[in-house]
Amino acid sequence: MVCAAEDIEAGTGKLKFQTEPTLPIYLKFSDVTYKVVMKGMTSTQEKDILNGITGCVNPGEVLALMGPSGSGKTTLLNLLGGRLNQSNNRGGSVTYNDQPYSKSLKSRIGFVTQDDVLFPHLTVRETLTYAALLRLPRSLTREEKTKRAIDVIQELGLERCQDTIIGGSFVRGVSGGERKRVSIGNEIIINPSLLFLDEPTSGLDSTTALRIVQMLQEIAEAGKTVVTTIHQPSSRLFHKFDKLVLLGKGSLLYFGKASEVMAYFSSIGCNPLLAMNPAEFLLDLANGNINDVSVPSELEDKVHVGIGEAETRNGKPTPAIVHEYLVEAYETRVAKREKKKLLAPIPLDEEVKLKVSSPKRLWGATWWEQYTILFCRGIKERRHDYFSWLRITQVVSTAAILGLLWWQSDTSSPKGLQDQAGLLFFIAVFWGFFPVFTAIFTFPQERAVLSKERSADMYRLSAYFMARTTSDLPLDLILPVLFLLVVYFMAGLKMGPAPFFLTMITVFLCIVAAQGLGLAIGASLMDLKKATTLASVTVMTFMLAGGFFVNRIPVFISWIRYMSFNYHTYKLLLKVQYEHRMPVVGGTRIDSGLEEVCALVAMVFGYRILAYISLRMMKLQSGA
Ligand SMILES: Nc1ncnc2c1ncn2[C@@H]1O[C@H](COP(=O)(O)OP(=O)(O)OP(=O)(O)O)[C@@H](O)[C@H]1O
Repeated sequence: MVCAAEDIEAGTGKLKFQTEPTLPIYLKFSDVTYKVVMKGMTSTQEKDILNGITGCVNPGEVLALMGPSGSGKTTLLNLLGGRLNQSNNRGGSVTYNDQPYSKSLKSRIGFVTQDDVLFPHLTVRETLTYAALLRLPRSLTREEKTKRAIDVIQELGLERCQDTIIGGSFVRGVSGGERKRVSIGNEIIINPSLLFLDEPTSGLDSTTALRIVQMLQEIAEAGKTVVTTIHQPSSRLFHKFDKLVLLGKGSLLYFGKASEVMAYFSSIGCNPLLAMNPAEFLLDLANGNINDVSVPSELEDKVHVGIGEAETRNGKPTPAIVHEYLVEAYETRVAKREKKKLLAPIPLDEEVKLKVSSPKRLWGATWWEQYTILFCRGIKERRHDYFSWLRITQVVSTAAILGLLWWQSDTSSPKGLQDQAGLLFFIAVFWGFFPVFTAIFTFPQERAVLSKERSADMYRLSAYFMARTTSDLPLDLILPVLFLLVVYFMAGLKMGPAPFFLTMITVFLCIVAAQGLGLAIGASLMDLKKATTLASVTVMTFMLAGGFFVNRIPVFISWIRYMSFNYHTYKLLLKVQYEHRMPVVGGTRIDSGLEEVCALVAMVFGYRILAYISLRMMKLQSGA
């Protein structure tokens, strides 16, 4: 029978996730292999991760990938989800409605990773609303997109915690099960045809795990194709799966209906000796642990006919022999039949079939919309960091201490002048130091989210980057104003609207330039430890080259100061402070300061361009 998208749609289950028909996708994979190249100090080794895995899953079905830890489930899931496409180390074929993977599939695939990649300070509703605004098609209005987010909240039973923040390692938020449901919601909001999930039940109690799997079943019943890895499902859970792939050391031990797996192993002589959960029995087998499993007669014979003491354990075959037997049994009894089945044509209209490789869809939002959504999201996510009492206390107390140390400083003598210059230098260092370090965390910290969202084609990198680098600016203006008011008032610096405004601009330029450096380091290294080490060396060099501590810098290294934002900020602060008062202070000629402004503006843009290029070159996990 040939059916169209709408027919599959008609048979929806309880969930009403879609407002538009789901394109049915039949996923087939045949002889899939994957290897990694491991580079040692002296040699390079190849390691086979997957050895010829074959199977298929249809719309309306849930396929479970099971196997012991390290058996290759996640790798297979990534391969099927198109996340390892750029790798040369893969083999075999993976098709979607008999078509190979194409970029246009991205918008039809939902991928829920094992670690929930969410922003900790956003609430459940905010998280899903931003996802809806970014990912849903342009044809929907903003109201319709927001409503879709609310519908998903209801469908996933998240009403009670919709205004609770997600939380993370340092902030308490929703529970583990709720977080997992938000992650799933984030993906099903786009009504994907194919949904991949990596261990969606890990770390959850059995009732919550059952609820999640029941939800997957309902999602599948709505016409979607669901593939999930699962570690150790309870028996109630196990029976919810339609199909099963059992892996052992990267090889296929079983593929077929989940309900027939016990009969298959029984047919090859493997039966549980005790009443046990089928999943437990299968994992024991896949691990080669046959303590509570009846040994197949061929294997018993092998032991008795003498395969050597080393290859048996207490008269029982070793895990390696059991593994070999199971792989061979599957190969000889089932594999051929299953491969043949894959050749059968897909029961879909040719037109529907080809939709998976139709040209790339439009972005869910225009560039400007993407920018504003990401800008608002950035401010919401980070306002907590900026307006924490800790930060306000840090800034105000530093300002107060400076004010006390330079209390009503006197500039009538050269010594007093030198002292006040010291205060200005400290201001230049303080506002050059912290922004570098706060900006450094940005990209390495958001790497997982960025990688996930980019691989799902949620927005353009340029929109993200612009939003990410500008959303801090309004927040950055408030604390320096507070700081400068306290210091200038206490230390008796030249006040008045014009100098104060110019000082403010100078400090602001310094902050934005310093942030740029932090962003460039963070984006090019993408590793917090390495980035903070490099930043401390750079900031210290810039500070020393800033011209206050060391006045006579050797010529061959003196150029460094021109790269130092501390140096330019310090000079500019001197110029604002002593304009019309004296011609030279501490060796600096008091002129208009245009040179310093140009240097700082160049740094503001230069470092950001560097950061953007580094991000562009960053290899995303998906290979996108
Ligand atoms: N890039 C890589 N480099 C080296 N080894 C790798 C790489 N990717 C995967 N592996 C190895 O391949 C094997 C399978 O890994 P995979 O993460 O797919 O297993 P898994 O079945 O999902 O395990 P778990 O249940 O513990 O998550 C493991 O032994 C892992 O160490």
